[in-house]
Amino acid sequence: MTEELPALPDDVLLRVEHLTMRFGGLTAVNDVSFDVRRGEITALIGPNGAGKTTVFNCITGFYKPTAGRLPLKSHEGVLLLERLRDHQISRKANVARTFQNIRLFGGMTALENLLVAQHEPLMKASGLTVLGVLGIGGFNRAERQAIEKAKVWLERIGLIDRADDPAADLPYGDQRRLEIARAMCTNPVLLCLDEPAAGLNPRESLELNALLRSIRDDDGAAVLLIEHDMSVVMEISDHVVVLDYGKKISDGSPKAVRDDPKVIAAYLGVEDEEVADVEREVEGAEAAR
Ligand SMILES: Nc1ncnc2c1ncn2[C@@H]1O[C@H](COP(=O)(O)OP(=O)(O)OP(=O)(O)O)[C@@H](O)[C@H]1O
Repeated sequence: MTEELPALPDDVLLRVEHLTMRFGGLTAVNDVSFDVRRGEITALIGPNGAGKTTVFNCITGFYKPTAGRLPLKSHEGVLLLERLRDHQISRKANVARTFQNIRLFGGMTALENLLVAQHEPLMKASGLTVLGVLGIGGFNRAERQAIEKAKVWLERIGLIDRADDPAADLPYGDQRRLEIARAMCTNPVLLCLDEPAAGLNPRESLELNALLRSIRDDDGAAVLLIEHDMSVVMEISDHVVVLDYGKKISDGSPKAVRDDPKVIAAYLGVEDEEVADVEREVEGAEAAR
């Protein structure tokens, strides 16, 4: 029996529906629901251990959720991510991700890193190597297109002059942007970034913000990011989801979330029963403004 796939509103790309993930007796994510919309940057924030990475790992197929559904509109139509194996999540569902630590191929050039990301269409065009070796079929054209696309991305991230340098020789901020460009070379509908601003200096942070905005505005991909740097979150997010102890405690615009007493209490490490006190303090401070 085939289950009917959920109809998602036009602007919703991914719906996280009642997501729960347990590790033995520990509930790392507890009945969390939120939407990731097209044309938006959604930030997932929360104190250490709140469950952010676990949500990411469920969306990107590293974990099978204990419960919940993850319908996503891929290039092929709506798919349930929790039903896919991790490699299908990038290929079929068109979800790309980066990690907290940079995972470029350090010995390969910047250009080669962007070509590796296009391995799949190149392999198809090669007729699984034989025709490719002979230069028959669409392989040469596909290869030219792949190089062209890689160059467009190197221009966009300001690294065209360093196309032939090994990725490991690039400054840290450039490596971060190259990693994002590599993810974008797979034509994702959803780009998931785990702490993209970690370790960046202020100039690199501005370059990252500009890149993420251009991905949102020019490529039509939705961006979902985990970020600890609140200045980045407030600056570039359209939508913020806050987790604390595995539960969603707030969901809205950056301003609404920043002023939410539950969020302030979570970051201050205040117990649940003290939230009302924080609420009164926030209201008092707002009235005094
Ligand atoms: N594979 C695992 N096995 C057991 N427990 C896990 C596993 N992964 C995460 N956890 C636990 O789940 C909880 C949530 O962890 P998670 O890494 O998702 O939080 P986080 O919000 O990403 O934290 P941080 O900001 O510190 O990265 C933590 O208590 C963590 O110890």
